[in-house]
Amino acid sequence: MRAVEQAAIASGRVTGLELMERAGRAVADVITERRLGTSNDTNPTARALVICGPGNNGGDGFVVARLLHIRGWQVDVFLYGDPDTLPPDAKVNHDLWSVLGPVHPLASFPAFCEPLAPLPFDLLVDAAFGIGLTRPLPQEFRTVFTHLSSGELARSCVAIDIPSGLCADTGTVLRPAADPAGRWPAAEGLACKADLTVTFHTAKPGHLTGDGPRYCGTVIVKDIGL
Ligand SMILES: NC(=O)C1=CN([C@@H]2O[C@H](COP(=O)(O)OP(=O)(O)OC[C@H]3O[C@@H](n4cnc5c(N)ncnc54)[C@H](OP(=O)(O)O)[C@@H]3O)[C@@H](O)[C@H]2O)[C@H](O)CC1
Ligand SMILES: [K+]
Repeated sequence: MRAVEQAAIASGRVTGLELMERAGRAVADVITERRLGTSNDTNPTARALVICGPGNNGGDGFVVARLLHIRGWQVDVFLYGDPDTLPPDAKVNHDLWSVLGPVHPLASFPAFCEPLAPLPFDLLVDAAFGIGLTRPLPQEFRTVFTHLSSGELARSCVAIDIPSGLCADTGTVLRPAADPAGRWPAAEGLACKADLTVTFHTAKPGHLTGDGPRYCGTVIVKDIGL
């Protein structure tokens, strides 16, 4: 996937930023088409929670946040990592989102959640990690994904590219050294359990093998012109 992306960028046919915009738009279009937000008289504004990571998967998340905001959603964005160390394309989209709303540090998530009624969000968008995950999720994400698994955070979840915590090559959940035998239950939030995964260009092995099917939910492959 990286080779395909780099070749397309190297050819000058497309830039990384354009690919990121297309990816984010593809995700936002799926959300709109499947009406994943319930805008009705009791809930006039659909609410989305976007969790961004430190890489380009997070960059996709900032694009989705901006597009959902423009489409009338109420969007809350959290970032794990320092905005100033985001890759260039992700930083551009971080800055574009920041004109529309705040970027909360993920560490502030528990305090943010405290006063909220149960099920405050229609949708959680998992933009933490994509194909660049190299080790088990940090604790901050496990807190979010544990709440998600217990159904007390959002009505549904869309993962961008691959559910975070899952290796895109093998479909296995990356488990901390403390749990080599994989005894910790899914509820430990070791990976994001999504209802829908939107991936780009082609499905990855991790969508189809190992824990993939259990964590990805429905997998939708979108063409981003690669
Ligand atoms: N032009 C493009 O490349 C496009 C990419 N798309 C999207 O981008 C992601 C792949 O982006 P990438 O930045 O390569 O990877 P991730 O976003 O998955 O994250 C990598 C960063 O995360 C750090 N990392 C990895 N594992 C952990 C962890 N367990 N805890 C903390 N941090 C972690 C990693 O740091 P390192 O220390 O490992 O270097 C990186 O900083 C792809 O999935 C798409 O969503 C667009 O969609 C299309 C264009
Ligand atoms: K993801």
